[in-house]
Amino acid sequence: MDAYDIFKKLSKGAHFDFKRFRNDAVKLKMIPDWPKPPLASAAATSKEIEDEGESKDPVPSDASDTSLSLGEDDSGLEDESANDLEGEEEEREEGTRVRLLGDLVADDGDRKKRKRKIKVQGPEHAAAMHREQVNRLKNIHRIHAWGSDIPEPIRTFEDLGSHGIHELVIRNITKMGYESPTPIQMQAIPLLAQRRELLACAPTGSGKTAAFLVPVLSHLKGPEKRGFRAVIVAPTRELAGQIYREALNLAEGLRLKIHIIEKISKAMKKFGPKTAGKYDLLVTTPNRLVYLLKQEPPVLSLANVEWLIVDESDKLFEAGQRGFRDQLAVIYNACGDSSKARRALFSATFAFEVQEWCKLNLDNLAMVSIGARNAAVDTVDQELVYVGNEHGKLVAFRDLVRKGLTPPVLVFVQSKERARELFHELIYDGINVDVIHSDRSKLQRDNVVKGFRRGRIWVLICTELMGRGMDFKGVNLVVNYDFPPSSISYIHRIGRTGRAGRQGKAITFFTEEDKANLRTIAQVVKDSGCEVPDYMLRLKKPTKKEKRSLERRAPKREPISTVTRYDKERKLKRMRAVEKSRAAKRKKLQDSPQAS
Ligand SMILES: Nc1ncnc2c1ncn2[C@@H]1O[C@H](COP(=O)(O)OP(=O)(O)OP(=O)(O)O)[C@@H](O)[C@H]1O
Repeated sequence: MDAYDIFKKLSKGAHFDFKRFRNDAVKLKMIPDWPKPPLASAAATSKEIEDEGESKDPVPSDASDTSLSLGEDDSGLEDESANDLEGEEEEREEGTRVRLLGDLVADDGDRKKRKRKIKVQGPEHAAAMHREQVNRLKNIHRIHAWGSDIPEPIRTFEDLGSHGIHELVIRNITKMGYESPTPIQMQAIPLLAQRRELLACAPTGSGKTAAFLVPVLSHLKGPEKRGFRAVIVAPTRELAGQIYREALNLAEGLRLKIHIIEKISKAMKKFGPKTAGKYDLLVTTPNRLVYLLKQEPPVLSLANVEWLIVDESDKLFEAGQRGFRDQLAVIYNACGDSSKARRALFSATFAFEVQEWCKLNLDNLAMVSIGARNAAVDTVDQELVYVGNEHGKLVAFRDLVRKGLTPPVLVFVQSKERARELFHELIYDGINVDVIHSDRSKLQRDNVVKGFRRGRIWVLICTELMGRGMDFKGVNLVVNYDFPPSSISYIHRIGRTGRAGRQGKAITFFTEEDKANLRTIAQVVKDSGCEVPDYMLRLKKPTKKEKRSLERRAPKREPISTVTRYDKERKLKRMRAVEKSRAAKRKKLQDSPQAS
């Protein structure tokens, strides 16, 4: 009998505080030992842990109309998660009673009886017990999986060996400081290790990148001369760069040739026919890859591709992203023998269209979802702030600065123009600020990302370009200076903070112009456990048409700056002069005979 069974029997009816007594729970093997601090999605489960044993319905918030229906009813696939737990609970209770009596009563006669009863229980009972443990694990981590023959989630990285994961990859995971798998890694890695096609959704900052890199790198094993065998597609070059770096870390020692397409001209030379196919894994944005594929003759071949991974998959299917979808089709068709190429799509948010596409195009599809669909990560303290008008935003932002911002801070605006405007406004305030958007050169973008990562830039103003996937360690605050165009965009933007189990804060400004989407986003905030005023939830629901039009075109706004450049420069000069004279006064005071 395991300690947990005894504990459960003895404490029947009592409430166990898993948050306070986490260490005891780990010792009793009621929950696995999580990295400290636990990752976002693990942290998100604390409420669940208290309700441990209860099956959770995976169909959650009404965060967005674009959300995917992953309920058993319409997925068309069987949910292999813990929803059959209740029936088994009774079965287990029965078995437990027999075993507890046997274990707790110590006289010889009873011991004989116990032996006999255990024998009677047989392998079926053991299998049921095991199934129940797996279900409990899935419930605790809110792992929902659909499809046939879903393998059990792994509990620790040591389990990876039995799933055929290369020992060097396991060693690299440890070297990177990852102690325990996150929920998406627990379930997605065994699935991909079995070469299953997959659609996966897990919260922002919950380790999806390693969830696909670990099995793919392990499968590639070592270098070959057959051209690319795996391709990872991401919507922005910044995100592709980030995935590329993580791939290099996880593949250390495997001698794999991992590439990223930076410049088309360089790629034309690098991947030409003379290179004898000495490359294994490619990370790229779709447009660069399609350009190379469409050359006559094509610059590179995907004929030997065994893995096609699409990160931020729902982005590729977003309204107005028809181009992306076509590009994906070109890549997909270039992947040669489709029985060989396995595909997996990952994102923090689901879209119905993606699910439909997967059901139609993928073979023996498995779907995994961690926690509620289209929900904001609950490690972020979220606030919606009414600022009246555009001028009010500047006042509110300066107020935040005056009260003291803890960098690094990300500030989202709706367009490049507004990013430029806000930058010119704040730079004269003497804030250590920079800006990134698609009109800046590649070199400028790279330098800004580096500067922000290294702490040289404290406040980074950005557009939607930085909204998805970017993993800047320790972002303390996200400010939505302009209201996000949809709840999906909101979830990704605020997901730049509160990553990997850390705490974060998000402040979202809104004005009258933003009323249409306010209710939807307020609901997301509320669902993740933060407070919102009741009136917001009672606002009229936007129609689908309104939502779609907001996603396509952000509301027109007054320019951010009302002061001319000339006036700003004068103000800056004045500030510098005042600072200089203050410094001079201080020096004079220090040098005076009284001071010594
Ligand atoms: N098992 C683990 N233990 C600890 N940290 C981890 C683990 N797996 C990944 N991480 C770290 O968690 C952070 C977030 O991971 P990642 O960028 O893969 O998140 P994501 O789920 O792809 O997020 P997004 O949806 O925003 O793209 C990274 O800094 C990564 O190094």
